[in-house]
Amino acid sequence: MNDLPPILVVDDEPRSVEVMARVLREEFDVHVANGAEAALAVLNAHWIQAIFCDQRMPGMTGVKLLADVRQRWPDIVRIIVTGYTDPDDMIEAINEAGIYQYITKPWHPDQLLLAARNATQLFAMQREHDRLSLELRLARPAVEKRLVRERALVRETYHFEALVRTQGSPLNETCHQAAKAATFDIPVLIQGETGTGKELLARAIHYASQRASGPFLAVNCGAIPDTLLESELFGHKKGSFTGAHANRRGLLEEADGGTLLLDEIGDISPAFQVKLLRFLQEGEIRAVGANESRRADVRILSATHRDLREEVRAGRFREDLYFRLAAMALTMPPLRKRPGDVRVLADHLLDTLSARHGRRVHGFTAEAMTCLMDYDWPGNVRELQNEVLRMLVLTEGDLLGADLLSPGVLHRVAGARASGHADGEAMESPTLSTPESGPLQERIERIEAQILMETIVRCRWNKSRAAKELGLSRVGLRAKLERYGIAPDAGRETIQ
Ligand SMILES: Nc1ncnc2c1ncn2[C@@H]1O[C@H](COP(=O)(O)OP(=O)(O)OP(=O)(O)O)[C@@H](O)[C@H]1O
Repeated sequence: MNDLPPILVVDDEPRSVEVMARVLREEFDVHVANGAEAALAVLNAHWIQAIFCDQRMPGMTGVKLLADVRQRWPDIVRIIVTGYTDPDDMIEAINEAGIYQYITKPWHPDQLLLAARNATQLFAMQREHDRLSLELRLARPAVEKRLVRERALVRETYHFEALVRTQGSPLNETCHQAAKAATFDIPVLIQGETGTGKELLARAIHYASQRASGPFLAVNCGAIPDTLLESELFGHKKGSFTGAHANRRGLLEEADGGTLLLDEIGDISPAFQVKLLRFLQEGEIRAVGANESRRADVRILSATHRDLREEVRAGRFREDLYFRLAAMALTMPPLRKRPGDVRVLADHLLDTLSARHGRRVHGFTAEAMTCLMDYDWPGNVRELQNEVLRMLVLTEGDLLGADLLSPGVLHRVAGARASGHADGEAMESPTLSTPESGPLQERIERIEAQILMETIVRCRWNKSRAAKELGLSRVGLRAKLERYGIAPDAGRETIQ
């Protein structure tokens, strides 16, 4: 028993067998047999990878033997060794016995060794292939189960409750209307500033609709020039323009049976508005360069940061297209119009981001939360998400403090507080917001922290003035500031 690949050499001439075996023994575990019967006995007793067989043997010929081997041990690689090179014999051998190679006598030792190496490699590759196929077959139910789980997770992720908000949030009304629209197969237009969650709402509509098991696709119409947008939506034929190397299906066809979100619809050119209108009227898609049209069953949702009615009034957007897209129009309120949502959103985003990045962080200091709530969030939830991520990246402790906020946020908060919100446009949110949930003591403490923060910033970190205003001693004020983690001196440096 050795580790060399086992092969069998068969010939009715003992001397031929011995000469071949001598050459091959250096690299292979060589078994020998004089004649077909002896060969079958070896094959029954040993695990063999390749067989070298003389063609002309008394009794059973080499081809007959190899045809039998093919039936009983199909993975053994079969090679014929012969002194005759009749093409008909060769063809018969290949057809009948599935011969891998034909070696003619007199052979060269290198030729024999090379054939044996190739044959045993082929055997190993076949084995590996069989093993992988089996693994795949066994794994398929698990893969299918995982797909079902993932699909369920997607549905769980994109539902209306995934839009985090408080009970009194104006976003509730939008979600309420969207949930109603979801069950009607109608086009819905979602308007709102950037980062307010328009795409999240569109996904929630799709997964709450009868099309939930179909695809949800989205395209940003604002980012693509007309010609590319046409090919992206409608597809193209090979050669219809430079770079069209192959036929390509458009998103409208890919989304068949599902939903397509046309994001930034307010940015499409007048020429493209006409093309889109034609599709919405006729439900037919014609790929760029194609002669024939196809039908696609797609629900169209669209979104824009513009006021599309205003665009219609200004003559920049076709009114007929507007009505095709907006069977129902929804508006996402900006974050500054729902300051009560900032706390729950910040906590939610921190939970999600810290889990995703494997960081254990307990929350925000009162001072940091007050700043987050006092900022006006022109980039809405996306900006808040980025800010929380930044704080998470920078922190070394398990509480996120105000010192981790980006200078832009701190500057605007401090500026607005110092000017008593003179620039009302920038800071519409009230300075104080009532915590919506939690035990009474905790809520009182959060309000106390907000009052302290608001006063100390307005007094430009002058503790005597702030203490006087709040009816506290300087020592009492300092104790409270320390308790809530409000560090006026550190904050002052950052803020100014
Ligand atoms: N209410 C919310 N609750 C939780 N996450 C939200 C909420 N609103 C928005 N987000 C998150 O904020 C990010 C921006 O949301 P989304 O892309 O849906 O905004 P958008 O209005 O479509 O932005 P844009 O106009 O720039 O395309 C996403 O990561 C989204 O998951």
